[in-house]
Amino acid sequence: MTLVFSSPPWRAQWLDPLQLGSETQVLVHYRQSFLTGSEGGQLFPLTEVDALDLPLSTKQGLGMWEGLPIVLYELSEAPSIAGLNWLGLRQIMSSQLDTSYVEMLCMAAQVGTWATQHRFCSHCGIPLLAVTGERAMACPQCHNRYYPRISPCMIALVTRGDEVLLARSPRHAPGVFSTLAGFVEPGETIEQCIAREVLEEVGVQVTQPRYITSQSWPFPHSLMLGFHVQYLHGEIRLQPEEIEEARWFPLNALPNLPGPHTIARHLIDCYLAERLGTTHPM
Ligand SMILES: NC(=O)C1=CN([C@@H]2O[C@H](COP(=O)(O)OP(=O)(O)OC[C@H]3O[C@@H](n4cnc5c(N)ncnc54)[C@H](O)[C@@H]3O)[C@@H](O)[C@H]2O)C=CC1
Ligand SMILES: [Mg+2]
Ligand SMILES: [Zn+2]
Repeated sequence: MTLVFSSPPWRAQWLDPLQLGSETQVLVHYRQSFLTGSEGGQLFPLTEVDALDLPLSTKQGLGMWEGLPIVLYELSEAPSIAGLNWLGLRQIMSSQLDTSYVEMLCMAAQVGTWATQHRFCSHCGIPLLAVTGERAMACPQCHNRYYPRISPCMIALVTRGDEVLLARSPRHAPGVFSTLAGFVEPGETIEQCIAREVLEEVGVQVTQPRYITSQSWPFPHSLMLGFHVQYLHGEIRLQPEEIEEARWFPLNALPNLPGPHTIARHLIDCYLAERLGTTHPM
């Protein structure tokens, strides 16, 4: 039996935004929200969008969606437009089941944020120019190049047999417990970051990190690297301001958890499947 891998509908690639034909579809973005049509979609024909005469900050050629070129129109403000509304990316992610479509929007949001925040050289202050052929801005004076910023982050489910250590930060929705997460610091390996962040946030030592999967998290530019990691020793001690509460939960009595679109929930569901034989999440 030959395995047929159907190619995913979304393929990210640099496209010259000045060379796009009339079949191009447009994503209109401003500060983590997308312009959305009455049927709930975010893709609009190029000619229709150009007729709206939007307050454009920059255009970015993003890639191909079902064989059609996709361009990002990053705005400098979010005008209200009759018949259309603005939908937040988090809201779209929590309801959109097409993961390729979400992948496209997450990339668009991250590129839009980067393009808006990298208009001037941070070394000599003069306006940057878009590089042809790759996604970068360059300074014509000191030749510095600015690629989209990506912040690697550990996210780890701490396990102890049929128990897991979950925590609440002030940024979480009330009552929701999640896995621990933290940004990689300069010079750190991901394993060192896991050990440091877990010790800092809940005071316990861990061992044997096992990579599970990753997730692009464009709020604003995190790359989540997901692990299961085993408890080694220590009593829970909370990091003030960062962690409000942290507890060991038996797998058959878990609290309210993050949504299924998050890697935090994926790590928990993978462990549940492993330990209790529940269905393994996609
Ligand atoms: N997709 C998911 O399932 C989850 C995603 N996350 C994301 O993981 C990231 C890290 O989680 P936190 O616990 O908030 O991080 P953290 O535990 O490192 O603490 C956040 C602090 O890190 C500093 N910081 C902010 N941006 C930074 C950067 N780019 N590089 C270095 N330090 C930075 C700030 O002082 C901030 O208060 C956040 O973007 C959060 O949204 C967190 C949990 C679940
Ligand atoms: Mg954290
Ligand atoms: Zn410069």
